[in-house]
Amino acid sequence: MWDALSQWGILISLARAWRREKNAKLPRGNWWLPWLGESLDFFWRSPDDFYKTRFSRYGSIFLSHIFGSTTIVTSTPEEAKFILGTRHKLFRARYPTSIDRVLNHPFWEGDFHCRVRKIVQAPMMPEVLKSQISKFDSLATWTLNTWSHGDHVITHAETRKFSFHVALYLVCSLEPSAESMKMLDDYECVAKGAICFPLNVPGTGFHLALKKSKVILEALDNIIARRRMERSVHNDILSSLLNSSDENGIKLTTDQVKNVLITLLFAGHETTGVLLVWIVKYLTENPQVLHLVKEEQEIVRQSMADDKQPLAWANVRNMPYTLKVVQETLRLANVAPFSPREILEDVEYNGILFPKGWRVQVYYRHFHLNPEYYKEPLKFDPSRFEVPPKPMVYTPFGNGIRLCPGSELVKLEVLIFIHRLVTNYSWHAVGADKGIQYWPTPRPKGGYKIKVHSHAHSSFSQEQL
Ligand code: HEM
Repeated sequence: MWDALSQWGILISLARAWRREKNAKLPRGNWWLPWLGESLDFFWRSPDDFYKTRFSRYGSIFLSHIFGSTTIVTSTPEEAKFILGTRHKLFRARYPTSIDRVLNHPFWEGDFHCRVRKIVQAPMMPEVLKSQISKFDSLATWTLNTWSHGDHVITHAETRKFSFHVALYLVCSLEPSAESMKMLDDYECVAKGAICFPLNVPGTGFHLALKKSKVILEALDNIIARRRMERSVHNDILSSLLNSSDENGIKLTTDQVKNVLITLLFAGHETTGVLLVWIVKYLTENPQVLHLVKEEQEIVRQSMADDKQPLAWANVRNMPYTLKVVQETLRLANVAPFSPREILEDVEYNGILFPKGWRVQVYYRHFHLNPEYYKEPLKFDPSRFEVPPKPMVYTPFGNGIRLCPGSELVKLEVLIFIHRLVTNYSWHAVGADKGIQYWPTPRPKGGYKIKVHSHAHSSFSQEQL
């Protein structure tokens, strides 16, 4: 009923828009189908097939009805610049209902967004991150030290454990514990139900995700309460949030702080954990690249006075080839393949009408895999980053006012993890390639199982945690 009304609302706004913008036209595509629209096709085939079919049928921009909304999918860097940059005020960040609800409305808006962004960004600037290297290194070692020679390991389970604890430390100075591992398990259910049909009845993934999201919010409540009672000073995002006040001296409420924390911990570990799985997979499948990475990391290891010491900033700066591996993986794997927006006013761009109330997706994956910008785009070739990519055609961290504040942190933690991994272990993949699991972030299905072999020398002591 509501859906039918909203379809009528859209038709009315469309008719108005047509009257005003006589020369602009809508992109081609299938958007008439009510309610489910093309969502079944989107979820049951694969998003890759879905997009590919439509780009070849309609060109670089098309119209669809997915995630419960009429959506324009754009795929050129020029459109990305227009939507995320120059005219960003005409578009509002808006995730599908399922993720919006399980993460308690993750997109911060207006003044609240500006205020929180400043707080969140500060500890993720390179000059501040420098002082955290030994901590991140100890977390990489803590993760890898549980691997024994000959073990079978599900890579994703390990990499998300690492990335979650890095985020947890940065956000609220918490060390690994039973409490943190429980929260990580709860986040797994949240992630599973984050992109799905939002049917809140027992037995659905969405229902479980909502339940677990509540559990996480309760745990965050306890963390905040403990922090308020403590006298010691912490230099982390939670303290900055609790101490910040606006120009009128008004502090953030506990609900606002919880809202920031639940999103930040999710954003801070989900994509990075998956990025690391792709890196391990691409290195396994490209032995010549792995060889160059090992060579570079061995030089770093030997340059350190003592194998048991944590890495320092100078060591991490000495990993240019490995950094290209990270950049190339971000391009090819596209762990955050699009940015979703809602159109706030009728807008015309390049003769195309973007009607108010509809959604738009800036689909980065299409230009990251476009032969016009990247020669042999499906080939894993870190050396392509010897020449910096043209502006706007490389945007794994988005663009504009919502550019990912965690991009420097990601590079740093991933380089540290790779160093400890390749200097302490060799591995090979176990079992056949099972393809890609697309939601909530594209990753190798099954988490990429490997068998590990440890090297003779060991990394620095876990007691330093
Ligand atoms: C491989 C790792 C990561 C990738 C590929 C990634 C990608 C992105 C992208 C594409 C956006 C823009 C979303 C949009 O425009 O709608 C974004 C936003 C964001 N990311 Fe990341 N991210 C990663 C890791 C992280 C980490 C480690 C953190 C924090 C610890 C983080 C925190 C955020 C936050 C808070 C936003 C929202 C910013 C805002 O609304 O102003 N991300 N990320």
